[in-house]
Amino acid sequence: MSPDSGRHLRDAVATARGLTKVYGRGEAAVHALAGVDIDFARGEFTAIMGPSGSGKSTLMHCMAALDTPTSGQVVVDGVDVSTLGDKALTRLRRDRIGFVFQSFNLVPTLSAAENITLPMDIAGRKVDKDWYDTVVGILGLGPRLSHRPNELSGGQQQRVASARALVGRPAIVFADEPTGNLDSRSSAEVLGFLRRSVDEFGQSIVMVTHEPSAAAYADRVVFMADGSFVDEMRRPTAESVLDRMKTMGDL
Ligand SMILES: Nc1ncnc2c1ncn2[C@@H]1O[C@H](COP(=O)(O)OP(=O)(O)OP(=O)(O)O)[C@@H](O)[C@H]1O
Repeated sequence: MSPDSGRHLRDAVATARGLTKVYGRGEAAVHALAGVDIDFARGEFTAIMGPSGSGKSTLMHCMAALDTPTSGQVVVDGVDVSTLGDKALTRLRRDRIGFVFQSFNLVPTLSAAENITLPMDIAGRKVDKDWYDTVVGILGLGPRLSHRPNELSGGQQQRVASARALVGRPAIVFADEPTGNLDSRSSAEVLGFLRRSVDEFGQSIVMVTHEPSAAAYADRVVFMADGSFVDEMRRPTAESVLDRMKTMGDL
């Protein structure tokens, strides 16, 4: 546990306790998560880093209720995820969690505007027009709203995906390598937006990344190795993260 986990515990937006995930059985069993205890603070931007296969995506998918842990507890926005049935899980994912994926995951037949409001439209929730305009404005998507994804650059598509994640005002946004397919300029735009959403609107964000320059946008970087949470760093810089990764044998 981290020294300041007491503070996190009080205002944590998501927590894991004793989280394990085992794939396969017997000799072929892979312990992707080997008992993780972690808190993600509300209103904070956290990056998850670690060597390939260390369990980053598995942790995020279990916390985001996209995957079921083998054992342990996940609480998101005060809700114990393991107690929920399928319908309640769908509602939790839809209403309280925003997602940004490496591959954008936009619906190709819908315009940018329709993609942004799709989760809320499906949920029958009213879109807050002022907030929608704010998000679209910050992301510079105004002139592109009628375009389909194949008429947009990768960076623009990821900005649409970011707007979709934020427009429903979720309790937490989980981003899985959101800049993995982007050039450095588009990466900076998307990461700058995520940062701004934390600073100006109190959004909570957890992002898996391999890139020290991306992790440097976060308030806190947590490091995983072999399915466990092994270290953390506050106020990271690209250099300090790179130095830490070198000691983990990631390069
Ligand atoms: N569906 C699955 N079936 C079997 N093993 C899996 C499955 N998904 C993940 N694993 C294994 O679990 C471990 C953790 O995988 P995970 O994808 O969480 O790591 P990661 O840190 O996100 O890796 P990367 O940085 O390469 O994306 C790895 O050993 C992986 O091979």
